Amino acid sequence: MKIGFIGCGNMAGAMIGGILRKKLVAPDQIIATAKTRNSIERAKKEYSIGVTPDNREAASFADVLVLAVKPVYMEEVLDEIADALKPDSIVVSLAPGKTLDWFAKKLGPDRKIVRTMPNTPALVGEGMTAICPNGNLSEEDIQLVENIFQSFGKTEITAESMIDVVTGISGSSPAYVFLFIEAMADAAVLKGMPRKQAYVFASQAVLGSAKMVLETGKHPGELKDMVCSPAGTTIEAVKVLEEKGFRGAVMDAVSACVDKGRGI
Ligand SMILES: NC(=O)C1=CN([C@@H]2O[C@H](COP(=O)(O)OP(=O)(O)OC[C@H]3O[C@@H](n4cnc5c(N)ncnc54)[C@H](O)[C@@H]3O)[C@@H](O)[C@H]2O)C=CC1
Ligand SMILES: O=C(O)[C@@H]1CCC=N1
Repeated sequence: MKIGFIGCGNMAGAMIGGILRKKLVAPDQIIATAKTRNSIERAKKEYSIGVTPDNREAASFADVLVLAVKPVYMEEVLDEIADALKPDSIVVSLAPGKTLDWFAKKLGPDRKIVRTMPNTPALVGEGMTAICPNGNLSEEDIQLVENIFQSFGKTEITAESMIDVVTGISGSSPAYVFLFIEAMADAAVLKGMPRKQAYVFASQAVLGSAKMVLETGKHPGELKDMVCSPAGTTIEAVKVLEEKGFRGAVMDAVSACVDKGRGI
């Protein structure tokens, strides 16, 4: 299987790193396109994959072609590559806002198209991806796409109507979590802890808490209650977070993200 990436930025880089880490395919089975001489050299050096400035070359190489450019560039990319695609290849989009119908109009009604919403933890094998195939993919095609995304994390097949919600809680949420980790570490630094150590404590606590939700199957509220001793330290912090509208702020933030995705 040959995998192509149009664009080799943050998300493609995380996916390529994850695929190679898992050895799903050899580096020479992957090609990515980059615009500038610097980014071409950087991608070659970092991943030892094929890198070219020519999007049509990647399109004619790939059995699965991942469109890893921002939505605003999608139309010009499709205009450029449409007649260079392999006849039976699968086109995978990472872009919010661009619907399966929109792609079918650009690439024809028979093209195999998959909308996805991955996230950057793919880089460390802990990605989460929503996969939304159109009706032209066989079960085997869908399995192939799942295999790619499962090489660097978990996947869920979702309805297209849910994909913007996935962006809100998964595609974009690593940014909110990094903000949370940074803020906790800032507080620890304020209280005298060296910054490097503060990142270890804050990040490991987030990692472990997420694992508890996934592995125990317990309600997050129950897990929170297990940490809050009566008249203890934790409930003091929880009270401050509630007073400052932490949950409402998170809900508003996720909603704003979903709405933005729907409006692109
Ligand atoms: N960064 C993230 O956490 C996530 C990003 N996405 C989606 O993935 C897509 C890519 O996002 P990022 O990697 O973050 O963006 P990015 O800006 O880091 O990378 C995009 C790359 O595409 C290149 N590019 C632009 N026009 C091009 C063209 N015509 N031909 C070839 N290359 C071109 C740019 O030079 C850049 O290197 C977007 O649609 C984004 O919404 C989805 C989930 C998570
Ligand atoms: O910010 C963005 O538009 C992309 C989509 C999901 C994460 N990053």
